[in-house]
This record gives sequence, structure tokens and C-alpha cells, in this order.
Amino acid sequence: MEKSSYFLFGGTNFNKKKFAPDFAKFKNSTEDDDSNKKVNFFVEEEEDTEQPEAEKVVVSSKKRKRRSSNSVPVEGFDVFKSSKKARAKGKAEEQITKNEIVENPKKELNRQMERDALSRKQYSIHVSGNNIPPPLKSFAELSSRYGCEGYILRNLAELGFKEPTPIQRQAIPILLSGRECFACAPTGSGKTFAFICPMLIKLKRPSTDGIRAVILSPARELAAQTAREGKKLIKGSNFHIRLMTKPLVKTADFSKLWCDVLISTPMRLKRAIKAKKIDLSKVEYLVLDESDKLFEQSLLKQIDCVVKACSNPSIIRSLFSATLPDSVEELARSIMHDAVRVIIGRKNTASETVKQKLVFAGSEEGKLLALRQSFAESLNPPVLIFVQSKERAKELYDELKCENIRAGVIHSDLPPGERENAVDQFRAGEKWVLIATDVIARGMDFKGINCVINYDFPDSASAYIHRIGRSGRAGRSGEAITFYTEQDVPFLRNIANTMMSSGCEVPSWIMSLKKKKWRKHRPRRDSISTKPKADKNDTDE
Ligand SMILES: Nc1ncnc2c1ncn2[C@@H]1O[C@H](COP(=O)(O)OP(=O)(O)OP(=O)(O)O)[C@@H](O)[C@H]1O
Repeated sequence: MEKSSYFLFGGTNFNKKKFAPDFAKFKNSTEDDDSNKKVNFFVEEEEDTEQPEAEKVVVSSKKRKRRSSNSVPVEGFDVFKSSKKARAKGKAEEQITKNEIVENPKKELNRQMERDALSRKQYSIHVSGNNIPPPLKSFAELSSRYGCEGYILRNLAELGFKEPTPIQRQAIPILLSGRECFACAPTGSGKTFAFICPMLIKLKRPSTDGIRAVILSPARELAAQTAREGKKLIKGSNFHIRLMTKPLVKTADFSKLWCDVLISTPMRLKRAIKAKKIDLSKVEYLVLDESDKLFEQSLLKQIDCVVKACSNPSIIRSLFSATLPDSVEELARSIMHDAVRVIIGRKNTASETVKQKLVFAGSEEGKLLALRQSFAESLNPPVLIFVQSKERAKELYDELKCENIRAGVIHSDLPPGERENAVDQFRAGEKWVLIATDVIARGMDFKGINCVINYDFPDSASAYIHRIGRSGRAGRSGEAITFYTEQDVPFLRNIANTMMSSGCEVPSWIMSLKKKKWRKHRPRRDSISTKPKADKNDTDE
């Protein structure tokens, strides 16, 4: 594999060679699925599968369009939506404009606006706000237009990033021009670098003057991952990016600690603020990653505390997520100044690179049976399984831990070290299957995940989008299977809508179900455990 693509897609890498004897057991039907396949920057359109006549399906208009046209390879992420033809056309138009003598500045301004609009259309970028800077044409523009230091461009190149993703094209110039922004872009489309890159460029040089940027993430694992990604970008500079850990909250003297960028969960940062251990008054940049989650009722107080502590009047705040409910937009508008709104593609839709399927499992017994059967037929690791609670995660783990599928588990009852271990072992390919609660449903970048299984139906449409978005990242294809029982049927339609808008087929009977307003759908479910009660109690703790 080329060095560049190794760096880019070297996340979860299932080592078939190392685990050959075990894997042989599952080999038959996985052979064709190239789980180790290199990521292709030239993503082919999804192959159409023949539809059984008996099963009438509703096909979204987007999919119909795709079906009627010949499959054309699309360069870059699927979300780029940029064909070579469109790029060539753009270049030709640019040339014509350059050749014209600019006599009238107003005319030139109009032309520039037209060019920006074209470029936005090409990448499905939708913006609202005043005086929005043009999208980036390339990473090289970071240095020609914004005086970006060489180390950032070198690091981007080393990561194998050839061109900015659509969210990076638009969010980076907005933040570099000193504007606040709230952005919604699909899962796995590069939002992390869209906020870290401009932050580092604007901070210019490292300083011992205190914390100048804060990134908030709703979960520890995500905060750790963001810190790791950030560190890749500061290689060769003297910047210090720190992750707020428990020991740091307890013992560190932040006035003596060199820290340019601090990455934390809201809870840990609030603790440090309340203990008067940290001064955030010089913070110039505040990023709320997974902002809709951070604005949930349970986290609001902590967020409020952090936002207040970041008291610098010229602070630039930005919000990023793959889902942006209207209520969060409203909240964002009320706290931000002259913010620009950026949406890539359509708001609140699932990644189009994930093939989604709904499976009726009947009962809890049926789910376990279906899972075992699908593993026996073809296990194409890495596989991520989501359940609705930590109790159910433990139960499912107890059922699967002795089987030859190398299962791991992660939930909020585990101590931090064990949570970290679970993620690391899964990334390293030592665990093939990871059973998880929603603690890792957002933001986690396990690049090679072939399949996400919603063992328990997700509690909301946004949970569905984030869960299945752990697969099909950075232009890769993936699969998502959602089990449902009678209890979940009233909520099927909501998921079906999300499936349709990302180009998946849905049986017509589901589309004719009534839409139901859902808050949190977490029904009481029968136990997963097949063991007698006495045994179960022994193993649960
Ligand atoms: N310009 C780029 N070119 C190619 N790959 C990129 C580029 N920018 C980021 N990536 C890669 O894309 C993957 C997904 O990026 P990232 O984790 O930032 O997605 P995200 O949009 O934040 O997803 P989520 O909504 O799930 O949090 C990462 O592996 C990252 O390294």
C-alpha cells in the first residue's frame, strides 16, 4: 500500500494474516469481500442489485437518477460530488475570466460571486450569512491566501490528503476570516480537520501565555481521538495540544503547563473550572464538536459553565456535527455573532456510502439467532454492534465472549483504562467484533469498519445516522443492518426516511406507515441472556 493511503486509512486494520487460523472458520463467504481493500479515491457508484419481483420497494428519486445514468466514477469522497468534467468546466471558466480585462470592480465582484456559487454547487455546499469567503480550491491556497506555515501543508500531504473535503473547503476560510460558524456535514467527511486546521493557522505561533483554544467533545474516546488527530497536524511545530485527563484535572497546575489547545469533555473541564485550576479567559477559539449532543439537556449546565469561562470578548466559536436539529440552530444563533451556516449535502442525512438494511428479528431470541447465523455464514470484521444500554452490552458480551469471534465490549461502567483498551484492541484488529453502547456512536473514526449492526433499534434518527456513520468513512463503502421487533415498528418510518434520503431502498409497506414523533425510543426489552438466572447474576458484575 502506498505510504500516503496507509496513513490515511490505517485506522482499524483487521489482520487476516495474523489471525489466519481463526479467520479460516469464517472464510467462505467473506472471501469476495475485500475487507482489506485499499481505499479508492475513485469511488464507483454502488452496484445495483436485482430486486425480487415479489418485494416491491420504494426507490428514492436520487437513486432513480443514479440508476438511469451510466455509472461514472466520482473522484474523491462521494460527498465531493465533483466529476472531472465539472472540474474541467470550472477551469475553463476561470481562464476566460482571467483573460478578460477587469475594468469595472463591481463587475469583477459579481463574477467572483458567480464563481463561488459554481464551486459551492459543485461540492454541494450550502451557506447562509453575509460576506462569506470563497471555498478553498486546494490546500495550497492555505499558504497563498492565508499565509499558512509549511509544517501544516507538509503534515496534510503526509497524511495523504490530496484535496480538501467539501466541509474543509468552506469552513476553513470562514474560520480563517474570523467569522463564527455552525456546520453540518455527513459522518466521516473530515470535520475534525475543518476546525483544527484554521485554529492552528490563526494561532500562528505557540505561546506560553496560557490556553488559547478549546475543543469540547461529548465523550472521552472522541476527545482522545481528536487530540491524536490534532497532534498529527502539529508535527514539526512547537505547539502543545493536550487532552484533559482525570489526573490532569486533579493534579495539574495549568498556569505552569504549556498548552495551546486543550481538548476535553464538558464534565472534566467544568471540574477544573470549578476547582479554579484553569484560566480560560485568553481562549481565542472554542469548538463544540458534536454540538447537538453537547446541547442536550444533560450537558447544558457544563457547556454553559465552559462558555462563560471563555470570557475573551473576541472569541471565535464554532459548532460542528453531522446532525443539526432546528432547536440547536436556534440556540446557536442566539449565542453566536454574525455566524455563517454551512450545510454539506442535505441536513441530517446518513452517509451515502453505507448500504443500509432493516431486518425483522421477531424477538430477543430471534436477534441472537440472526446474529449468530450471520456470523456463521460470513463474518467480515471489523464489525461494530450497538445495543441500547450498558446492561444489555454486558449481556450480549457474556453470550458472545466464548465464541470464536473475538468480541470486545465498551460501555460507561468500565473504568477508563478498560474503555481505552477496548478501543485500541478493536483498532489493532485484535478484537473483530466490538459490542458498544452509544458512548462510541459519535465521531469515532474506525476507518475499516465493514458492518455496523444495530442490535437494538436506535433511540432517534440522529442516533441512527451517527451509529451507522462509523462505517463508510472517508469515501469507503460500508454496511449497516438494523434489527427490529414489534416494539420498534412504530418508529420504522422515521429510519426509513433517513434511508431513503441517502439513496437506499425501503419496502413500500414501511413507507406507508404513519410517521410517529419520537423522543427517546428505549423500550423495555427482554433480557438477551440465555443463561439461567443464577448464572446470569454471577457474570453480570
Ligand atoms: N482532505 C481529506 N482527504 C482525505 N481524507 C481526509 C481528509 N480530511 C480528513 N480525512 C479523513 O477522513 C476521515 C474522517 O474524518 P473525520 O473523523 O474528521 O470525520 P467527521 O466528519 O468528523 O465524522 P463524524 O461526523 O463521524 O465525527 C478521517 O480518517 C480523516 O483522516
